[in-house]
Amino acid sequence: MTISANHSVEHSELSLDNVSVSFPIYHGGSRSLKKSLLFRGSGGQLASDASHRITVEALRNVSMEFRTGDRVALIGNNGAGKTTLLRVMAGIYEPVTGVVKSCGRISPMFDISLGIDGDISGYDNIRLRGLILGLPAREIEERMADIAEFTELGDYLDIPVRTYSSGMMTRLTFAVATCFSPEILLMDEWILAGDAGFLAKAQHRVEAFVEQAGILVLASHSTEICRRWCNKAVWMERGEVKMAGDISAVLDSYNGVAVA
Ligand SMILES: Nc1ncnc2c1ncn2[C@@H]1O[C@H](COP(=O)(O)OP(=O)(O)OP(=O)(O)O)[C@@H](O)[C@H]1O
Repeated sequence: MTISANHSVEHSELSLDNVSVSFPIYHGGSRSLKKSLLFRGSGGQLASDASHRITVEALRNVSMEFRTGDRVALIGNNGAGKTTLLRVMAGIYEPVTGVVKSCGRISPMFDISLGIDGDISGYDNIRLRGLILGLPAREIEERMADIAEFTELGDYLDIPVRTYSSGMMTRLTFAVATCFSPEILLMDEWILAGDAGFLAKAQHRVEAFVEQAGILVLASHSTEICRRWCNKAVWMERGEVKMAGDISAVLDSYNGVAVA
């Protein structure tokens, strides 16, 4: 089904049932690697697979369920599993066990280069994004002028994006990622921490974009950002769900632990 960017979504769902993700560490038999990984307090747990390779268990038996209207903050220390969780929700990682189900178009917005092809022009990247999301070519072209204007990249939009500076890349990525609003928006806080001038201009766009999304999942280290954008939270610790529920309750517990 194709839904236009301005269409607000009636019903979206995202659920994870008993999901585990682990990464094999090649040459992981080395004692020094084992030792250094074992001393990392907050990251995934170490285990070994059937071939006796060391693996990092980035997510273990994670279950959660979200519906339209849920604005979910993913919080937790470095290495707690937040990015892995976003990636598994986006279908970038296959869970080793468990099931991820979704109803609604998913837009990942947590990796600056995700969905951007360096060898094609800015314009073609915008077109590609729209086509991947299933929008008709006519609708993409109709929105092109507005998107191009927003990037302020002018003639640069005609040349391959690998020639862009990092600031220009941010503008293009931001414009591409927010040009067609998704039903399920998976986001990292980078988008909310761009350069100040651009962010002021981008603020409205982000707000409208987030509002139109049925479900938002936002990984963030900032209590302020979480409170501002979210109504629920999931606190991850060492690949597991430590606490989930109302944003205030979870943040209070998390901050209580962080300052204790
Ligand atoms: N590609 C990978 N290969 C091996 N281990 C990985 C890989 N990606 C993540 N991990 C491990 O999985 C665990 C969870 O990492 P993840 O990036 O999901 O944490 P995070 O909560 O997003 O951390 P941060 O807040 O620092 O971004 C960590 O122990 C990490 O080292």
